[in-house]
Amino acid sequence: MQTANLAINCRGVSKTFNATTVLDQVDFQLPQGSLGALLGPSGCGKTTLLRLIAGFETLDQGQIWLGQREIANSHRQVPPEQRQIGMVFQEYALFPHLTVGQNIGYGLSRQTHKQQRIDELLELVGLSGLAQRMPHELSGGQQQRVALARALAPKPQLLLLDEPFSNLDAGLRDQVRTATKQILRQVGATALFVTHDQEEALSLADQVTVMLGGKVLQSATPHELYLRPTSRAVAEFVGEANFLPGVARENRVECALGQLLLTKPMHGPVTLMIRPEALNLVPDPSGHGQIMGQRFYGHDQLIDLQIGNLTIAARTGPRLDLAPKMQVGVSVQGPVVAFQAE
Ligand SMILES: Nc1ncnc2c1ncn2[C@@H]1O[C@H](COP(=O)(O)OP(=O)(O)OP(=O)(O)O)[C@@H](O)[C@H]1O
Repeated sequence: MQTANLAINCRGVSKTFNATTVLDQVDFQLPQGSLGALLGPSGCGKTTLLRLIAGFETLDQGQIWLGQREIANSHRQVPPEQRQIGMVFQEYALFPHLTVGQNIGYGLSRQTHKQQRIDELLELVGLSGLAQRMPHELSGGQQQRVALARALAPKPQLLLLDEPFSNLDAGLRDQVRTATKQILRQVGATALFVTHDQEEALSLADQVTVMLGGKVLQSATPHELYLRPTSRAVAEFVGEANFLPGVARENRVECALGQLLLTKPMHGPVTLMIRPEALNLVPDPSGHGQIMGQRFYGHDQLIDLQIGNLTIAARTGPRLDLAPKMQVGVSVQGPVVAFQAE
């Protein structure tokens, strides 16, 4: 693997707490300048991996490099304060007795241009004029920006964010996420954040890494991960998916929906993964699908379809006028992903 442009490179990283393996031979890489997400259900080990990279935990096996510098192996750990890593915590961890400006300047040594740097950061995060405020006088979104500015102030090589948006209410969250991404892009930062929210991971990150049971299942762009998951577990965790049996021959597969194209050649019994929005429905009295249920959301609608003895979900636009018991023709848009049947 080309390692020259990697900001983080974890090789065979394992961690055990009280005889429980929390990280099992994890390989993880993040390119310079990109925004990575560690995504997985509660307890899968994502926070532990973040804490190992930060240096708050020691690893049992493996190595971690930050750029070309090895920062941790099973014998030697560079202390957290020498890693040049910035950190944004879930609860922001602002110093309550320091002003906004003092919080942002906290990690800056007594350098001559300290005030200038604080002003730059205040401007960057859109808080110019609030330098004298105390943290409790700020909204949640503003506190998050102060935490971000404080972490970026010393120009870290890498920024780690632990569930950075989970303390914000739903209305504000999307706005703060977008603003955070813009700020990170503007300064060309490399950042890695932990989340269990798939929408957050897909909409924000350049690279999403799905973890389950202490292992990395797949690391890819959001697009690749959603359209070409390499395992059923990833397909199930990221988005909604239908799974149906089929028999593959080269690039084609025979299934209840007819003959479909595969994303890669396969042979024998397979399990097909079809996203609900990849199904195209057309009202047709001789169609082989029947509408069993319908949930209308306005921007789209979710349809339960019966095809033979198979029940599958389809997502269509709001304009298609469908009703329960109606017969529909069903086709699939684009090639489908198949997994070798278990
Ligand atoms: N210091 C510790 N001592 C003992 N067990 C720990 C410690 N830190 C984490 N664990 C355990 O390791 C497992 C993974 O925890 P981790 O926090 O990495 O998961 P996570 O994927 O980030 O989950 P969450 O989203 O709930 O934070 C959990 O079972 C947790 O209880």
